[in-house]
Amino acid sequence: MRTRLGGVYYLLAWTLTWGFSAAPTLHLAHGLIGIAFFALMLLLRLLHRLPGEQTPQTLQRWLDRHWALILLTALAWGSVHAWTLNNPLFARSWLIATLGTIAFSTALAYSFAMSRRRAIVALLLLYLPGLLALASQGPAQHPTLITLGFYLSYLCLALNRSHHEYHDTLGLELKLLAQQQALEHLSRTDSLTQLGNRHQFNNLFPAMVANARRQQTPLALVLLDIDFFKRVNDEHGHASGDACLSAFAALMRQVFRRGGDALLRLGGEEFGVLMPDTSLAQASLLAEQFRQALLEQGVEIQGRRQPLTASLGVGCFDALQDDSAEAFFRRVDAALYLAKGRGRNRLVQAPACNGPLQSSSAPLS
Ligand SMILES: Nc1nc2c(ncn2[C@@H]2O[C@H](COP(=O)(O)OP(=O)(O)OP(=O)(O)O)[C@@H](O)[C@H]2O)c(=O)[nH]1
Repeated sequence: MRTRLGGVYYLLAWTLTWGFSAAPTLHLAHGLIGIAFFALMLLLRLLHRLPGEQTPQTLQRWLDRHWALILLTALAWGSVHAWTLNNPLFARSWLIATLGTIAFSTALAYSFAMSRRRAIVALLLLYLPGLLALASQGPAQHPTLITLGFYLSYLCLALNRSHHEYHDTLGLELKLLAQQQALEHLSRTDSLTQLGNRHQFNNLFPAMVANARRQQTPLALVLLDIDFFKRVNDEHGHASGDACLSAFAALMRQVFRRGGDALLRLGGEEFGVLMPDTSLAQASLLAEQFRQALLEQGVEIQGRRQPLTASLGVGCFDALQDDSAEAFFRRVDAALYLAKGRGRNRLVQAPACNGPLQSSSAPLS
């Protein structure tokens, strides 16, 4: 916004410089051309909005065009300043033009230091024509020339400092952003298995249920609970229990591979998979594949294959019977409970509306 409104001051400075010259009407054409030019630059800056689709390439192109406008305006003002210094009719108002040059170059040194090279070019375009005009006018203008020269050297130092401050602040902000993202990732992730954690489930589940209800698309939930996990801990130790949980999660990643699926550790040895756009039949097929794979492969503990099984409950959101996300969860959890009760190492489908519970310890057909 600041860089867009900068154009107003160029327009104003030229209007004053021309308006307070000895005979503005004598230079009517120059005056009007100047006003039209700076008004056009102002308009172009105002209309030059950030691109809708912001990729590094589109943003770079936007920045290049914006700098082109800034450099063109700086060159125009530098030329105007030099012209007024060389024109006796502007003797009354050349101070306005000189103050304009000082003000514009100061603003530039402090506000556009992100790109040091371009800002220095803009500074020189603003400043040098006036200095050259003063130098050509002989010793009478030397005091002003020397003072403006000193000020230019100060501006170069200030620009350099602003450039470093800008990049230090940017670096700090990027570091903070990366830390914030890392913290967010940590807060959503189970540190042992690197699956989503309960907190992530609590965020995702109601949102996915609401979406399934609104869009009338299927949403499947698979709950998985390792059988007799306590024994693994008791027989092989807690560290082996942890390794077993990690291996279980790795197998889940192999079977539930679709990008949209959310794989989660809900706590202890209980896991869940949220599968948007997936029917009960599709989810049951995959869940059964997982049960089979676990039964056949077991898990590797201390370099040895150990048998391991899991009980699974699977269900699909049904707007008619699930009046809330909790109700849907309870229905699938009840299916998992049944799978445990019926002897473990099996999958139980939470029935669709009033349908019978289906149980399997063999692949579902
Ligand atoms: N190693 C390890 N063990 C855990 C972790 N979280 C929970 N447990 C253990 O998981 C075991 C769960 O035991 P139970 O709830 O009796 O379940 P189970 O032995 O799997 O029996 P069923 O589920 O009925 O088949 C307990 O011994 C917990 O200490 C963990 O992060 N690491």
